[in-house]
Amino acid sequence: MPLHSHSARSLRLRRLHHHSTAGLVVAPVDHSIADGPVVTPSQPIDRLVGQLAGGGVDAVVVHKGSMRHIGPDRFADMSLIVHLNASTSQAPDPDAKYVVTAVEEAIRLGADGVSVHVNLGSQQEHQQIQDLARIADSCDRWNLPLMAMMYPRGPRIDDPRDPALLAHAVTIAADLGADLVKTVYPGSVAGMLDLTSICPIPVLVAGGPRRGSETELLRFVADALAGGAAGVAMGRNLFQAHDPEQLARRVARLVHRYPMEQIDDLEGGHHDGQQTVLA
Ligand SMILES: O=C(CO)COP(=O)(O)O
Ligand SMILES: N[C@@H](CC=O)C(=O)O
Repeated sequence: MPLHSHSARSLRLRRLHHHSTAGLVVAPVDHSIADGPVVTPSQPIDRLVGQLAGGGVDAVVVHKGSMRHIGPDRFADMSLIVHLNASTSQAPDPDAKYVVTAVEEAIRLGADGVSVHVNLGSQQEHQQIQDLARIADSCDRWNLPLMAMMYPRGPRIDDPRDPALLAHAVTIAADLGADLVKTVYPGSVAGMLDLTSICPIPVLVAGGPRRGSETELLRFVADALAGGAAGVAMGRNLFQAHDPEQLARRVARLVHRYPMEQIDDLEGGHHDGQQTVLA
């Protein structure tokens, strides 16, 4: 009787957790196609990815071409997730995602996983959901972890943090075969607990637009974790920070060592079990 029975996929999923099984810190920098450069003249992509790795990030999400400009050493202790679909903010419908990279291309690049973005409620959500399903099948055949980025976005979506919409979004990801799902924080620990309690796969929370302060960002992360989040998928708050490595280190410490000793890291804060309270 073998000591452990596991698939290559479960092995690769476990390897995404470089620093702790308590939680996952993913740093997406796939915004480059949607919104334009995530880099500056003083911070080319290789340096940015190096800073994220140095700060203890477990995985970065990039588009395939970025890999031509990132040195392999950056991935000595950090995983590579290749993002497979895209749209741009200049499009008539910026929510209309389309596949730009095949799973096999990602594998040729040495990807440890792939990701797909789906806008639930968008005009052509049927295409995005079909793409997610087809990519999930391909990941199943290649034993490659799949992260679904699920956002309620579209002409009839009034509240993208609506708990029912978020529950619907994560259910689509799980039921079509994603291994991880990243979505919007519902706005409260209770809402996060409701979401993670019905989702059979780990839920990561998107960082969203930049927060007012590091303390506010860490409070947000602590609340998401208190709600059962399996970690964060944080892009803009990290790569737009003055010192991405330093901030990534603080976020990673919180996620990787949650729940106990890390709460005290919030300046003067404490955790009452419901919300992180800053004195
Ligand atoms: O996963 C994400 C983008 O692909 C989340 O990015 P932000 O943290 O910038 O919202
Ligand atoms: N995941 C997004 C980019 C960041 O939000 C996309 O696919 O465009």
